[in-house]
Amino acid sequence: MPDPVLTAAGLTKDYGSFRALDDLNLTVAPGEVVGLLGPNGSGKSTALRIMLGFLRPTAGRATLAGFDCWNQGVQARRNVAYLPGELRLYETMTGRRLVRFLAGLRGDTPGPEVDALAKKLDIDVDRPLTHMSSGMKRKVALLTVLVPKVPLIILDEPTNTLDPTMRDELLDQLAAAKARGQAVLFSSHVLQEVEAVCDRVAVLRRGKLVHLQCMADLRGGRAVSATLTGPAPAAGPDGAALPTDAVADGRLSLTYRGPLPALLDWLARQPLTDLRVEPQGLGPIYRRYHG
Ligand SMILES: Nc1ncnc2c1ncn2[C@@H]1O[C@H](COP(=O)(O)OP(=O)(O)OP(=O)(O)O)[C@@H](O)[C@H]1O
Repeated sequence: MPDPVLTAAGLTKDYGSFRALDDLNLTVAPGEVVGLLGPNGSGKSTALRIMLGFLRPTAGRATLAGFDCWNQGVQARRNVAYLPGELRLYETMTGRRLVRFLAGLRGDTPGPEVDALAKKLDIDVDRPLTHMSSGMKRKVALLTVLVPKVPLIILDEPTNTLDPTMRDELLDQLAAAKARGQAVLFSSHVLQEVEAVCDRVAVLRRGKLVHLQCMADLRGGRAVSATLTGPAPAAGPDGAALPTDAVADGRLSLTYRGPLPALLDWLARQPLTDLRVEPQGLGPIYRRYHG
């Protein structure tokens, strides 16, 4: 296993007497995409801002590429590109100048990938930012984090204000970053986008990490839900006894991980009036903590 790009160990942040982040332990490996999920106020931005060295943790430590995010903030930040939740851009610049300016701070000169990426994101990088809509500015900001080939990309709610086409394009770009070996950590409220690109998902609740889900463990599973007109058999599609909570009020709900023909064969023998079979997603897990 390669060393993690990012490590959070016992990360805790108090604002006065309020604990916004409570003992967060998390690593992100090179080439790994990790999602931070949680409702408003659950501590996602606080965690990301500590990892960027913008906030000092009350306790614990975050390291980025081996550098302490607070005590060695300058060295740590050389290894990360960051999209904040709330943008503050140099409005008088054009998109192209902004990308060049930010790359220059790292000692980089961006090449033709700026135009290639701008085309994919459908933005005119030669317009001043003041003339752009908020969605366009967001896309320019995305460009500034997707151009540098840094070890880690951190994005705070990156699909906010993007239209569905651009949301898909961004998810493709994050997958491309992963394929290049870059690590990605992003916060989101949208389960489907997290499911689509993440290798692991951390669920936060009131500042605490309450669940860490490896998405590969979910991907083989199917969520089955159906309405029954009679009793379901005691045994499920795999021959094992049905869990006691699989049938309630005439509704059948179960998760199945076996071969599809066995499931279809079993369902064909049940007294069904309707049926849904879909990939097992994060929904039930998320609702367990934030129902
Ligand atoms: N500077 C601050 N002073 C006091 N409390 C703060 C401060 N910043 C954040 N908080 C509080 O800390 C908690 C976590 O906030 P944070 O912004 O990390 O949540 P979040 O999960 O990113 O929320 P959202 O999804 O709304 O962006 C919230 O209760 C918030 O009110």
